[in-house]
Amino acid sequence: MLEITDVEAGYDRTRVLHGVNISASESGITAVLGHNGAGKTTVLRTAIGLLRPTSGRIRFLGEDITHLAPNARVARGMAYVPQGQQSFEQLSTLENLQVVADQKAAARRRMLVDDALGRFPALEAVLHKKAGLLSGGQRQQLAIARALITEPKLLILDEPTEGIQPSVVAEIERTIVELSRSEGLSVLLAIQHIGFALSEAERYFVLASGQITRTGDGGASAQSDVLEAMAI
Ligand SMILES: Nc1ncnc2c1ncn2[C@@H]1O[C@H](COP(=O)(O)OP(=O)(O)OP(=O)(O)O)[C@@H](O)[C@H]1O
Repeated sequence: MLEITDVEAGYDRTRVLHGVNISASESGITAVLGHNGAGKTTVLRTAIGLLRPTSGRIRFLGEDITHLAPNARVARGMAYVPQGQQSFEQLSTLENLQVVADQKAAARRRMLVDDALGRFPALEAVLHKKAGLLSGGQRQQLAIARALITEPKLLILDEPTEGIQPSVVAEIERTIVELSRSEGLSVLLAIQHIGFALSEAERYFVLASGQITRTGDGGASAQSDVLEAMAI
């Protein structure tokens, strides 16, 4: 579904990614693992088009999207939830969802908002609260719910459980697994929590200093390889 091939990318004169190859299939979870500063966010920003690679190719559903703007990638079925639980802080939870739904046909807006809320029942209790007043976990759930309203085929999540209290982490992880298993959504996930990544991901890629140093199928047996690659 997504193929990142020989990508070099960075910021100004600093090259961060060095010949990165990552692919995500049509469903299931693909995990991008690595320590702080390894380049995980840079990979995801390049995938959604917020950063342009200086060389290499990105294909989505067979189409070369290397030079497409982020909004054109979203229109083709990619959604990106950046690190940090961002939303419109002055708008309520419901308004945050409606703003995204307003981009869709009027007849479908209500259904899309209801479906997204159905994924995160905890948001029902804070529907009319300003997003800026929500907890970190609620804001993260809202950010993912907003992305779902765009009806993505590929959901790109950057550290969705970082800094969030453990009980909510479990809820978010459960929803990510459900989306990938029962809804057939492909999820590209940058994450430091390798336990979840390896138990649920179909495939993993370890990044270190902007290079893929290990890749393989997920599952408990991958753990020692990943730990070695990450030198933990
Ligand atoms: N806007 C920027 N301008 C310049 N350098 C940046 C910028 N953002 C990231 N970098 C650098 O790029 C490298 C990779 O950062 P990146 O955020 O992609 O890593 P990461 O694996 O996502 O780390 P973390 O887990 O801490 O989010 C780091 O050396 C970082 O300092």
